[in-house]
Amino acid sequence: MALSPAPRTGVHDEISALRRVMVHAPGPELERLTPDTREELLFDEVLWRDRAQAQHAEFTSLLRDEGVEVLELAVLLADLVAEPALREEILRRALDPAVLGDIAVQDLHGALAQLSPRHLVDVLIGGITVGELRALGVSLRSIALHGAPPEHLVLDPLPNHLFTRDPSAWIGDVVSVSAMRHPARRRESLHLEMIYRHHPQFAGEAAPRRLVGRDGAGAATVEGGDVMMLSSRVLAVGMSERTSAVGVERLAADLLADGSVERVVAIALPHRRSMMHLDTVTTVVDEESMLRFGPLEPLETFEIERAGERLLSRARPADEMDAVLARGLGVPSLRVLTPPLDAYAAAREQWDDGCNVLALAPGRVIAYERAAATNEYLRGEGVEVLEFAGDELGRGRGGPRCMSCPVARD
Ligand SMILES: NC(=O)NCCC[C@H](N)C(=O)O
Repeated sequence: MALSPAPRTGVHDEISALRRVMVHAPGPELERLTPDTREELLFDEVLWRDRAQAQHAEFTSLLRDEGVEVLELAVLLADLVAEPALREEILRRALDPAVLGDIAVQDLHGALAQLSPRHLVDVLIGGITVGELRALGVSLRSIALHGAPPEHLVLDPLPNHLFTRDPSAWIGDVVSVSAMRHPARRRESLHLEMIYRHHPQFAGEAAPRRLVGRDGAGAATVEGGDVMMLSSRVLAVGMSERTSAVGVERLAADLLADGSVERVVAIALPHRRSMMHLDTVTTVVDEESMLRFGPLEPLETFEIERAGERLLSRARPADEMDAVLARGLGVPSLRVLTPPLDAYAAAREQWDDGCNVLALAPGRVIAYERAAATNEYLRGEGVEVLEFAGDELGRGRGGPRCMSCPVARD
């Protein structure tokens, strides 16, 4: 891996100048989305690959034009699997006998161990079918795959890698590796964990101080779209369709134990697909302002702090939500930016990721162009909005914040 040394890393809030970001340009995995697979793969439609790739390229060129260094997840992963020991660890952990069966794991392992790094990454992210394995010369002995048709997916694709926000999140100089709620996304976290642990881009000065988070499908789930640095000392976490209360308590315990943050604010979101993560309904746009979905009811929050050896949680009634958020941001009062839309228009723009903006700097954000009314309103409020077409990408239900994992802000 002949790579230049990486700059210092860390994310201490949501808005300071964005320096480095990890993204994933969608690839062959999108072609596995069909009317029959899309729901389990957490997409609302089948996507047009070429258009999605072109729109993603527009997104990354906007970022580069702003001076942001863009790291491509698939490139980093290909560097890792070029190293035999790391390839072996990734295969061992990605090919789970409890999911695939022991004989299928043997069949797959033998075939995948031979592939070029780039081809292997295409398989790890794009999945592989019975027919494709046979084309590699594998004679399948798995009982679980006996009689399976050529199009049967032996290893599932990971089309949600597009949303790099979710499988990991930087909290200051700590990385939370997500325990994802749905099986369709669990292998994504393994890739991120391996990249942070082993890639030279995250070594030395650029290494996370530590990784927190857990593998597996227990009750303690946390996804990055729910994780929001209000300030360097206060973390907000949505308790959502994806992130559980148990997950928040465990994350808070980890972070508060060594003073990585002083307070964790848990926000009790409704459990709905349209607002699966905190960042689908609200995002921070400058030091004192949050863009917010208008019809969102005030929500109950919990402020978690450490008192000696114990964790202390204080429930705050819904009508105190803005005061709790203001305290987290460290400002006297919160400026809530809610586009003046009727209930229909507000719901439609929120569904199309209108509230999911990515801050490049205080008061300067990237948004999808189709959130036209929200963007116009933000401009009227003095926020600079850079737009790009994301209608094809948005069919996976994620916007610019979901498609980016900041790894360094000033
Ligand atoms: N932070 C986000 O809201 N990410 C969007 C994730 C969309 C993806 N299709 C999912 O359902 O997990």
